[in-house]
Amino acid sequence: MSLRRPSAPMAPAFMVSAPGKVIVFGEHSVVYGKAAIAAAIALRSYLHVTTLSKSKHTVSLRFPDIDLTHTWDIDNLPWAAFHHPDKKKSYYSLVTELDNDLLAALQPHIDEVSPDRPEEIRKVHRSSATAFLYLFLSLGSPRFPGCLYTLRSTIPISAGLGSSASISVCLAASLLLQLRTLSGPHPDQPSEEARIQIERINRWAFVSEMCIHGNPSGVDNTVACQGKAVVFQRTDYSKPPSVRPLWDFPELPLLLVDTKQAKSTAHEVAKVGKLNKTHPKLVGTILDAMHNVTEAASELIEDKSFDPKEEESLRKVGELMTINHGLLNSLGVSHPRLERVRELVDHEGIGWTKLTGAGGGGCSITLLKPDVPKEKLATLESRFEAEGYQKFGTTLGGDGVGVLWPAVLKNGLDEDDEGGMEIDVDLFLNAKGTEGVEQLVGVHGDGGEREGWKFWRVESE
Ligand SMILES: Nc1ncnc2c1ncn2[C@@H]1O[C@H](COP(=O)(O)OP(=O)(O)O)[C@@H](O)[C@H]1O
Ligand SMILES: C[C@@](O)(CCOP(=O)(O)O)CC(=O)O
Repeated sequence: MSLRRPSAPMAPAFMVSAPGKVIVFGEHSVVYGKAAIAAAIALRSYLHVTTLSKSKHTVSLRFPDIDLTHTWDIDNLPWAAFHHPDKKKSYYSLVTELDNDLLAALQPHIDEVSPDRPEEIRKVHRSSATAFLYLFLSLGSPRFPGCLYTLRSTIPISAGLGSSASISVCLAASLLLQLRTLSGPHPDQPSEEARIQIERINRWAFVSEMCIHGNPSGVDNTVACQGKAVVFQRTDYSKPPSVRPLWDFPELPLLLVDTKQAKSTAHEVAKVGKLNKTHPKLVGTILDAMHNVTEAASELIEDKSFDPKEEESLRKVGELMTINHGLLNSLGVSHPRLERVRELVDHEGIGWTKLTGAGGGGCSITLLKPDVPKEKLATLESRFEAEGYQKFGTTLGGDGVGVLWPAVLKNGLDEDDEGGMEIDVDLFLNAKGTEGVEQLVGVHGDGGEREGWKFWRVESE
């Protein structure tokens, strides 16, 4: 048994944050060991952690985005099952499958969550609660201090932008920080040491992803952890994936459109799984073709002659996006609302569109041609609005997991003279909408990075 003592009672409140992502090439095929290219986006989740006084030995979740509030008594949780010598994991373990006995031990504690809510809401609550408890019991101990975990995200949920991976990274990072198993982040940290910390968080974020959607490839949590853009491939699930950062990922002119048609990643992934079982040869060929598309795209993007401002360069990448979308459509994961986006963009002739993420609804990305006439873009945008789509402006390739320890920020207010503004739970909960969250605690202030937030940086070659 570890002699490590849990953090002192009343340790300061702190925050962690992780980005969402877009998959530019290779969703679904990545689940079958093929390569994918994904990039972090500026939309992020923020988790605030408060340690309670010694007298309160409870752990509470407050996840207002999904309207979930729940408290468990730490002493009543199934520690014996998770700490059985055959089951006990360490903070650096590589867990690639969920344990059915442990899931069964959790079940009564999951069943007590939101008993009076409709089934579709309970399903969402159960996923998030299972992810949290599985990590809490795997990593923690009955001596863990009472805590309150408050989470808010600016990423639309179930829209294909990796909301689940982003919250998974926040949960894993916060627990590992509380256990003092991570060093840094600090500005002078050697790149290799930073990489180890990120890898540690990523392993447990993957476990949380398994709780939320069953059979994840790990690409979403990897990008949410390390940020920037990567070529990701996992050929052997018992080993860590191969992750190649794309340091010079170009500033592609992308239009991100949310169909507002919610989907379930678990459902779409299972649908492809079923098709693959029924038509293994055909689906195998499609998955191989998707791999070739990703490879061709990474070669193009990494080529020295690639210029994101030049039509010829963009056209080649755009054509690959069109092919990738066609292949995804043939697997049955598009949706009429996604096809409508394509129709509208193609009608104006201003770019190349594909679905991003699991499909079945969710978001699409359009690579815009250079010098698109303003009027054409305006016509398109008003059509989107009229038909209930939401357009996002976002930048690709931002920072990965970040830490604000303690939860104090300089906000250009009087408090800055006394060291900054303390972010307490009420302040965080009362921030208005996603803009309010960004204004209050966002990792980016008006211009660039905000003082206080720190990141593990695995810098360029
Ligand atoms: N802000 C949030 N608060 C609580 N749980 C969340 C939040 N965002 C995502 N989740 C969890 O992740 C699930 C969505 O995951 P998924 O279907 O993979 O969609 P996405 O494409 O957005 O990752 C939700 O059902 C919920 O369990
Ligand atoms: C379909 C898939 O490739 C991406 C899913 O992304 P999202 O959950 O829709 O953001 C699944 C996975 O990689 O785990």
